[in-house]
Amino acid sequence: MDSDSDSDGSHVSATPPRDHIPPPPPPPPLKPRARPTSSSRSSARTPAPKPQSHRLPNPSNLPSQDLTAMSIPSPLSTAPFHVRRPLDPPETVATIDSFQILPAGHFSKSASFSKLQRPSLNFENEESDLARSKSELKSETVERDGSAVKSTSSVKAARKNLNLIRANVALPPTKLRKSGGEGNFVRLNMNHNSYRRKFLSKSARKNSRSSGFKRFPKRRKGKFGAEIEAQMEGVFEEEGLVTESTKQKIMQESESRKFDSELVEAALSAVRNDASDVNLVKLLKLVYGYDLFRDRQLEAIRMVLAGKSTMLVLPTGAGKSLCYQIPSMILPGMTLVVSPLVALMIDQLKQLPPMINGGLLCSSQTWQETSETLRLLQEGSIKVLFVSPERFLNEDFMGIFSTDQLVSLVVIDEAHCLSEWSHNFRPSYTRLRASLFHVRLRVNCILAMTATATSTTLDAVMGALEIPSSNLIQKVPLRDNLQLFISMSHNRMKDLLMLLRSSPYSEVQSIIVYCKFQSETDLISRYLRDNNISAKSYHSGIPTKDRARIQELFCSNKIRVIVATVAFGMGLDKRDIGAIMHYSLPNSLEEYVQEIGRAGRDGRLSYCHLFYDDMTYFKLRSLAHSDGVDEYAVDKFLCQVFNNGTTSHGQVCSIMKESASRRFDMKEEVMLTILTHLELGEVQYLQLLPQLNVTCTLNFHQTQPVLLSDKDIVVAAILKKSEARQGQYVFDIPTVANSIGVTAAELTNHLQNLKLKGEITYETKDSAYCYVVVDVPEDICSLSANVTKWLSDIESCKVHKLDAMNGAAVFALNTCERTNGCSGTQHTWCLQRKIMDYFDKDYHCDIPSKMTQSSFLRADIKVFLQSNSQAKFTPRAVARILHGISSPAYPSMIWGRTHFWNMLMSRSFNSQNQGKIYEGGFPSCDGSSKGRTYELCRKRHCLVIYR
Ligand SMILES: Nc1ncnc2c1ncn2[C@@H]1O[C@H](COP(=O)(O)OP(=O)(O)OP(=O)(O)O)[C@@H](O)[C@H]1O
Repeated sequence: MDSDSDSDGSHVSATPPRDHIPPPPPPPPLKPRARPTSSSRSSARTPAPKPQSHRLPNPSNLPSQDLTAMSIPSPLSTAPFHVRRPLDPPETVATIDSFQILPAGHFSKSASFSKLQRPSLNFENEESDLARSKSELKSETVERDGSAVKSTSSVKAARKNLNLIRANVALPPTKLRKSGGEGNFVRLNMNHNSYRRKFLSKSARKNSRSSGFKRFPKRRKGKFGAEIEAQMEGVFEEEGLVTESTKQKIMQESESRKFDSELVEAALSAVRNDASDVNLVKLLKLVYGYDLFRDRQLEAIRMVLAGKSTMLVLPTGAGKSLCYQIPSMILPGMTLVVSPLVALMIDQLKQLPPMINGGLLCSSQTWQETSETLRLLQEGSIKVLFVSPERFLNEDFMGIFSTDQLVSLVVIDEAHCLSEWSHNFRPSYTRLRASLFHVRLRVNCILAMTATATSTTLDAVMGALEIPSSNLIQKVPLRDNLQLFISMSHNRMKDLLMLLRSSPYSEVQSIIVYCKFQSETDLISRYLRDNNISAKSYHSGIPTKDRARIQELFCSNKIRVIVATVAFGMGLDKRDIGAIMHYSLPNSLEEYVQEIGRAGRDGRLSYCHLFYDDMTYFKLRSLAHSDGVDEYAVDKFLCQVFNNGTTSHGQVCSIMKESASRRFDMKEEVMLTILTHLELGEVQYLQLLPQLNVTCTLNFHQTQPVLLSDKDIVVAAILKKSEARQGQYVFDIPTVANSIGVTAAELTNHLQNLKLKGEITYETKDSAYCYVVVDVPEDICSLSANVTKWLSDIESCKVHKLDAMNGAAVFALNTCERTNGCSGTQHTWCLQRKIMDYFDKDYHCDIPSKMTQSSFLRADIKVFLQSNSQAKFTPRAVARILHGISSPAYPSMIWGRTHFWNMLMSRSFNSQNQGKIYEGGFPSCDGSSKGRTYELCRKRHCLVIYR
């Protein structure tokens, strides 16, 4: 599918001309950024930042190579996409370039609005429901690969977030924050927390001050210690009492707010009558304070208002959210936003303008929160509802839409997750099909949004959502205010430190350093702190509360450098991040583009440096195979799913996650991917049900079990199907439910009732995937072969993405002729070209020659098998151990101790043409590995299994 734009750049059509337009003159120089000095830091909130002179980097300070930052003609100018530049004249009255610097004050206006309208909802608390929410919470995790926050860990965030439902309730006056460059996210986030603080008594404030210092002890005396101290001082200063002049300001604000809401209503009805550009701009100005729409926003809004399903591909920070927020105010019904991460949903909810009542439904909410949201939903009080894709499994939720609940628009955020060929495939997203929305929600308009999608991914997404190719609005994935650098590094830690100390990085206030491993982030942040650079690490292993605190300190410029894994950044709208450093190679060009997209959201020139070393690439390449499975394992798994073909239509079954994961040596996400494929593939074999804890341990307290069973068929079935252990009855919930023809949910409701009457107490454990069998496959073997082929294609795609990233980096380092502005370590032009080629064509690249097989491989494997003759390995298990990849059955904790672990790190795991270290497609229909022997095939350098 063609996915690039018209030559005039106004729109992306299905059949765009591919000829490149002649390059326009080089763009005017962008505003450089300067790191505020201690005095300028305190004045960071002054309305208009003064332009600073741009200091070129000093080559003599640089670690490995010359880092000269030059103003270069961007390849974007010659690209098939039209890229608007900051000083280009606007195309229409209503459009400005996406990245112009905003006039000061705009944010503060909308931010103070949100703050004053913060609603207060009281959620009651019931213990029994807490237990239920905890179990739900365990079963529906939304985090993948450490990205952002686990749903489990978001409970508190979700509960604390009183913004769940916006009510137009007058709230107590608060101290107004002055406007600043932190962006909406920061202010809203700060507002949220500052509520609690502002009304503390003086003594409480004193306490909080001292405890604050305890939490952040001075590690060392000296510059950094003093810096931290000064920063902490800054935090507490903000907690001061509301002054008289502030009160006056609040009064004025609330007056003007009344006036504004009338104006907004008038603007809305004007747009409903005539959705002209002028009316839409008026609305934009009133609600957001912005004078003009950014490039492509107006186009997207018009499409949605016309009821046309649209695919919107705009770079990170380009303002996609506004493209559904504005229509949500205008359209009669509700807007449903599907988002992959709870943390992202919370951020988006916070960023809604005050006149849009928002709500959120996710697994980590308590039962009360959920039912309160559902009640408001039925009442029609929610205008924008954020949900996770898993929600569409829930019949109670779907049931709401069978009545008269009107949904006008469905928004799929991070829509690339829908495609298995994207860098971030989420099986639960595959449930999101056009038919689901058309039939069940009776909504025709779908807006799919992403910042990073290759043409293959776009094809898949638009196909699933039935978006016509003419409804694609797309911009090149990179902003042209980002300068890209890359250097080969043999001592990354030292090079990073040197770079941070040299210009232009030394002048940048906010920097993110991206690493691949959690341990790396801790190590590096400590190293930086020891070298007087204010830094903190951030990864999903850090408790949620601490993570939120670190993010807040970073967002309010109290920490200069965040050393983070991929868990940091999604949904982060800090506008003044001036540099992104990649300590490790990203897994794909999509990931690279997403992460560098965190920089320069204020439109200023920003710097992105990638440290390359080939050992990291080899390690990542091995890890890219960590989700892979053999046909042998898939076959055994499917036999279990269909109970060796003995299951029947309508039967409710379950698979315990933890034990199955170990038994089949398959990650839980992979099992879920297979189950989702069985539900949503060409033939529907099953229907997934919400995950639950399936093992129940029950105690009787009042009536004798036998007597109770006379009156209660559930109890009778439990007595029949359970095992008695020391007076307790242990049973499998789906088995009992099946035996009496009720659903597992009905059974647990019944148990809950008996518990409330004091008859029983019970506990559940063993989180499991539950499903109803729809069709039993006639030939499990051939189904296994198909599923394995599909999974191995996904695996190859992952590897291909990493290779493409590596290929682009290696090209810049070794092949780039350093023309068109590329020089020294500066490779903006050639990297942009590679990125655009990749998104446009999904270009292929060869595996580097270093990644060949060792001639000693055969001997290595033989020795390994001989020295572990007691264990029964699948070929993939051998490959994983030799490549240092932990798996459920062979965890690194145990197998990492052998000297075979990771010995083949720099060799290809499984490349088609250069030999394999294991045999992929061996026959395995008997489902047993007994009696197999392992041998090496001399010819193919692969491990084969003989029966
Ligand atoms: N027309 C506009 N003029 C000025 N600023 C705008 C405009 N539209 C959006 N913004 C601001 O741009 C910032 C980024 O917007 P938004 O979060 O919607 O970006 P996004 O495209 O969703 O990015 P990401 O993909 O990273 O989530 C926000 O602070 C938003 O208020």
